[in-house]
Amino acid sequence: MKKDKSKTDKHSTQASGGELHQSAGGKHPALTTNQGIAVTDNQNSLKANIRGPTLLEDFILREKITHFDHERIPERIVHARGTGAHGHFELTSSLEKYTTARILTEIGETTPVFTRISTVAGGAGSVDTPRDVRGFAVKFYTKEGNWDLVGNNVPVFFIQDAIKFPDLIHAVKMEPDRGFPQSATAHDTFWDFISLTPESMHMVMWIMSDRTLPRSLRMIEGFGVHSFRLINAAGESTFVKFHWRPHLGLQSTLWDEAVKIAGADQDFHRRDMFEAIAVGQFPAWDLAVQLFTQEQANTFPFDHLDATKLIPEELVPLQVIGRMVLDRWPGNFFAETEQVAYCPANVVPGIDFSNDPLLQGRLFSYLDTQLSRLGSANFHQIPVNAPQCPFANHQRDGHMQMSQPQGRVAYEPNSLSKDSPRETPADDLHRSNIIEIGQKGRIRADSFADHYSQARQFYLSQTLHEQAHMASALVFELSKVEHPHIREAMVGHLRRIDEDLARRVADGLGLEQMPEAPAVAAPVQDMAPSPALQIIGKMKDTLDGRSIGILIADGSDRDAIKAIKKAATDAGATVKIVAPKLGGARLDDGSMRKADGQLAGTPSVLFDAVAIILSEDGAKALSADVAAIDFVRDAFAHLKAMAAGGGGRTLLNAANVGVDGGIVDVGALGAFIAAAKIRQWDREKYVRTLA
Ligand code: HEM
Repeated sequence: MKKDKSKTDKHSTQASGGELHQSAGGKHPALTTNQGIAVTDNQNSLKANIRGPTLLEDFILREKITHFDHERIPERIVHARGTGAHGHFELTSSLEKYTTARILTEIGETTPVFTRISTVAGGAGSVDTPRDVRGFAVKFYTKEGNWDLVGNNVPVFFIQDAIKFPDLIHAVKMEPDRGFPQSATAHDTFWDFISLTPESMHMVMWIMSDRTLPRSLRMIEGFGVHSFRLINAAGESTFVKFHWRPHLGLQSTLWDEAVKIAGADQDFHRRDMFEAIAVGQFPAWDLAVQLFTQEQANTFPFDHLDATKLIPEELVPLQVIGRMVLDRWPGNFFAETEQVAYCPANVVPGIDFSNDPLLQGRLFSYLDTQLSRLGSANFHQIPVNAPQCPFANHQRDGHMQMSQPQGRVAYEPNSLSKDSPRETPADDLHRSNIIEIGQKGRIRADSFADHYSQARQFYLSQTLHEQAHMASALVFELSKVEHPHIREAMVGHLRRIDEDLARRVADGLGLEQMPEAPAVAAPVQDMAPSPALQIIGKMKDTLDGRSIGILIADGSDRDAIKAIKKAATDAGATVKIVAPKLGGARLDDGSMRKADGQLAGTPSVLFDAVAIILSEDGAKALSADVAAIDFVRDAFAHLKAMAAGGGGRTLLNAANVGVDGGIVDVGALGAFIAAAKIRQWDREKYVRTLA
């Protein structure tokens, strides 16, 4: 072997076969097998001769390949693609009157958490930005054991009974004969199932809304969905719904923007979370509760045990009781984000279940699936899953057993051990003591029969822009459905929700006549609109967590770049410089300005607002570059604020981009920052034909 002259690493050598060998030394420890045997050559397998066959006795090769073969575990059957982070929860308001759970009563105590936010339909390697519900799962490592709040970013669900879950998921996932589409609802089997399942109509309104196109995982709400029970020291029970409210407010993308983001950055959401945590902009949410009694529930015009219904905030207001901050990215993605195992059945004393039949089925499903997903009944010993309080029992052995319990006794009761774990009967008081009577059967309550009233309420509560997006989303989705009878059945359902919506969708699909509305099992009620259900109304007037792109080229004005960058960062935004070459551009004063992104690979869909700072020559050169034309055209079409002056305006003209109040001069810093904080909704009617 000879020294590799081209490498500065003094431990590197190049062998006669041309391959690089890096030897241990300095801070580099010896590479070993999993048995601790030193590996002398990690580039070549053991061969019978210089060009001969590889020998079976090469245990180093076999161990390495065997481990590699098993690197992928089966991915989650749903929610396979997820992003997770560590953090903590701090209680700010005690629920002592309602519960004994210490995590909800000890003000100021911080509890470690691990939170995983996921898409539902796509595989682990799918893109971050399909139209899909986002899972919102939080594991609280409390002093009394793990509490998992396994929710979504939508407060209702498709089905009322867990027995329908496999059907729902088989319908939404890729079609089994053809293997597509991945992570999309726009196909026949999904809409076939939905059109035959009227209980899903409320959830359908949510997934057709911009809620399923989040701008960032830091800008979504989370919901525990089901009613749970809180149990106090006297054994009294109060119903509770859990809500997460993002500190950065709610924000979504537009559909055509999300489609382009999927191409520009498949990991858009994961990268955003990673980068935010890396620079100390920790994602944070308030935890809020809706508390209500059985007597109050009896007066609701819906059944709160039906997971297709929400409790409007106007009916039962939210109380903020604490906050969660995510401040640490996992040290290893697989060990934590992939192996974390949430289960709605993991509750601590003082929190109990309701009879919601969807929740009841979930209580079984998660542990069962995790046994095969994680390969062993001992998956609770994986650090991310292990409680951070003492735990002990008589369960033993099994695949991948990591603990070594001592002594003779692995049963209870026993008389042979002085320190074996025993029951704590007092904790039983922290569970609800409900008496259940009635006739057993495969039955569903009449109170679950109203499938349209809340769907209608949701639609009518939206702003006109959001309603238009929903109508367009339905047209898009149903236009991908091959079978006309499915499209017609769906429009029939929409007539029960809102006649105008149905007409818009029928028109968008080109239906010649309106299909009949289906018979209803319960009359559709007119419920008061709930503005809390909008997104636009919940956007925050802030640049915190938002990102601004500045497009420059040779000859750009250095002072203008500096001024915009300062104004944007002072306002809380992250700023990135985009230029035709990654090496940067030579500015008007002769200095070089490096770029953070190369123009063709850093389109404006990655930003919330853009500034175009170009010389006339620079603009002329870029006017012939489709990436630059798309940069400004997309920013305009996606209702983003733009700062442009001189050459910037020349590029806008070349791109045929109009002029409106959202396009300001580069010098008008205050106006640009104000415009950048919002979407230019007034522009929408000029740039998009909505259904
Ligand atoms: C309100 C309704 C539901 C919500 C909010 C919900 C939420 C979630 C979330 C957030 C995850 C991902 C957990 C993670 O990040 O690891 C998940 C996974 C899963 N859910 Fe649900 N889900 C619901 C309904 C159901 C139902 C009805 C079933 C079955 C009866 C079910 C079965 C599963 C399974 C099997 C997994 C994969 C778990 C794993 O492999 O770790 N879910 N769910």
